[in-house]
Amino acid sequence: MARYELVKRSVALITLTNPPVNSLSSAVRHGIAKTMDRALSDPKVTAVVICGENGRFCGGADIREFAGPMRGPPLLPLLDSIEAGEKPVVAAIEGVALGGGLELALVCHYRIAHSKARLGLPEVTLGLLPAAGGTQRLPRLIGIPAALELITTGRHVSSQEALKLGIVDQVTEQNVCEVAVEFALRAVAKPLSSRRLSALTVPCPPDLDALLEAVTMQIQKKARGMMAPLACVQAVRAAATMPYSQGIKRESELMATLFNSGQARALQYCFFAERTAGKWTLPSGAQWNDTKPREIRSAAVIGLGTMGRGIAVSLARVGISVIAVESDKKLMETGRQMVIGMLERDAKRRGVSASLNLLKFTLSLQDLKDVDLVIEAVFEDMALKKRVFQELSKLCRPTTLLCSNTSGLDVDALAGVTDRPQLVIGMHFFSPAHVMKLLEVVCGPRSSSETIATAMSLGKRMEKVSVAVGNCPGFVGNRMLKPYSDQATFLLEEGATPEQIDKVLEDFGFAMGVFRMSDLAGLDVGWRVRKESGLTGPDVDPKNPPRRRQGRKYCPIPDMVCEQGRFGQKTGRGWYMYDKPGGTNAKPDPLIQNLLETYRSRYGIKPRNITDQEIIDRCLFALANEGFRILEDGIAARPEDIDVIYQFGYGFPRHRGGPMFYASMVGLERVLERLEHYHQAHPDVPHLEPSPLLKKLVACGSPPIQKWREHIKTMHSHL
Ligand SMILES: CC(C)(COP(=O)(O)OP(=O)(O)OC[C@H]1O[C@@H](n2cnc3c(N)ncnc32)[C@H](O)[C@@H]1OP(=O)(O)O)[C@@H](O)C(=O)NCCC(=O)NCCSC(=O)C[C@@H](O)CCCCCCCCCCCCC(=O)O
Repeated sequence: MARYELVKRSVALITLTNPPVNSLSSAVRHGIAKTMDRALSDPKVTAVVICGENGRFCGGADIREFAGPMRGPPLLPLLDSIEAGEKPVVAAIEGVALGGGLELALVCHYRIAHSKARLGLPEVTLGLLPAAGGTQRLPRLIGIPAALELITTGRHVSSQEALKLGIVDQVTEQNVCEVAVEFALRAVAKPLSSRRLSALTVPCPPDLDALLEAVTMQIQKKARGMMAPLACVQAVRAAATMPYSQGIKRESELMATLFNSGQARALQYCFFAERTAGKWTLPSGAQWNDTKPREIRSAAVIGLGTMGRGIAVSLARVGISVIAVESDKKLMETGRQMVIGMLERDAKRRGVSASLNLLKFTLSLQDLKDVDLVIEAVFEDMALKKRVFQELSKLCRPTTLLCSNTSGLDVDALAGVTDRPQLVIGMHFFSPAHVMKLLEVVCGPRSSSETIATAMSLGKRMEKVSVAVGNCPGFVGNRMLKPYSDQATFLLEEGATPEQIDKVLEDFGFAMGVFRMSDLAGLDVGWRVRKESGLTGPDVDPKNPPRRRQGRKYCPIPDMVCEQGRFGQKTGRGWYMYDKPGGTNAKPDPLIQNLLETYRSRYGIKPRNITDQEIIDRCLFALANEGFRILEDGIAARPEDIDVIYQFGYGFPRHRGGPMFYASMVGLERVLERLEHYHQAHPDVPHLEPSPLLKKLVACGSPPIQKWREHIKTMHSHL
């Protein structure tokens, strides 16, 4: 796990060999200890260079090891002993030096980085802190403010920035190992005392308390409820105020509080879930690693509304030429200006030039005949979408992939009107599409494996987290949203207010509560869907009992809000009031309070005091319950996929893992018991009836989330 070579007769070259990222597993730590001992005890060796195999220095501690008891040589004393050694050690950093990888580099006496390398201490993103001396050495090297920023955010820096900050001594475009060996030979005669970071004093700013206070406040705002960033601040405070020997103890104590926490477990689960989500398999056996995606050079986007504009930007900024189609000259001109503006702002932010030359705007579908792929983003209306797909089928060359950005309509019905159902797939972006990271790739029963591979790989190219899902109304994300938001509106009937429910959900960690999110998305969208499904509007049978539709409980409050022209932020009124149409500052509106009171008294509902716990349990367990049904139906391949969708598409707090992980942490027995309780109280709410899979898992002793798949016997897998 660590290879030893003698080069240039006197330099020991130690290469970490643990693909793919040379993480510091127990075997690697053992290898480092053994090879360092050999280098330090061999009189021929005058200097040491440490590098990593396959162009990657080191991705840090082996995160998988954190799930079990820690074995092998502990990292911290191993690193301390490298720094204390009497021969100069040079880190040759290629690819990445992250977490424990950077901590290893920090105990080396010199650091040489390749120009394309990235460095950072991302432990905070895993619910941890850099506990192999990182919180004590980095502040000594680059000062408190810069170290604090890097450690509390986990941000990676380029080697150029690392050079500016003083993290590395030299950046090279040449072979970094060769440069490091030459560097090491020159370092042989030089004293090492000033190169041992633990022995340095920390350059402490005079306003330390004010700085730490400001960072703490920033964290409380941005990373609400998260423990690790606050622990990082405390560790850096220790670096500033204590000698190394005490600071390092404080670092270990703080790590111990984080290491077994639910937040660390959730964040580490998220790390692996995100990587697993890209790995799809079809019932035919075709899968992500044996299906070659098509190369996409040109694409078309149909419809330049909010979604179409964001999709066009996402494509153009990764070098794909885009033809954007609108039906009306005025709409096309507005769309053109907005897309160009968005692309320019995006390019400025990234420090690159805007690829405006890749954009073409047209009113004619005829212009699309030669593109590799089309993404339809017209109004959410099945008849209209079918007309577009029929037309595309006639116009585009037979190999063109036809994709729909529908947020819930039947992708297979669209495939059915074309001459190439195997090349039809859903690509469900989230608004704003150039910002939101999630892409649901909706695989119809006839979508070919090559089509799926192409959509998934295009998503990756656009820097999206792509998840393959099956085809059913609402797919995964929006299908689950219904039971969740239904519970929120039922709670309004029973006595809660929008601001109370939102506060509870936001305190739980959601980026936005359900009502603020609906105001942002626009309340009219759901209203139109409900009218089309016969749930509200003139087509509703007057014989329907109030507050019941289609044999189940129905809450008409959202319809009543829309009937008043309150469509959310865009109209300046919705569940909240805003300063102006388009405003974002949500304030509770007495008119909504009034509406709720009138409604309750009309139906003889006596408002009751609703606890925060009831809000969390009803909203989140209804959400997870639908997730279990989705797993049973084979619409999502694994719970991890659902959790990734909820984190990246719906603002579910990452440090809670996602709805399915949250259910597993609460305990499936408790989730089942609560759902049974609430279903008994509301028998006309089918979403509260515990799903058969949940019952089965509880009956099997509530296995860990990674084992749930073994209990799902889906006869009709859609994936
Ligand atoms: C490195 C990357 C940037 C590469 O990205 P890329 O896109 O190229 O590739 P992938 O992300 O797809 O990764 C490929 C493959 O590799 C797996 N992987 C990546 N990194 C790791 C890793 N660090 N460990 C394990 N596996 C890893 C990845 O899962 C993929 O495999 P898969 O099968 O899933 O396809 C990118 O991968 C990346 O960003 N990696 C993570 C980098 C990171 O976060 N590093 C920090 C790790 S944490 C750390 O280093 C901690 C240190 O500070 C050491 C601390 C000392 C520990 C002491 C423990 C004390 C315990 C005290 C407890 C006391 C309490 C008690 O009493 O119980």
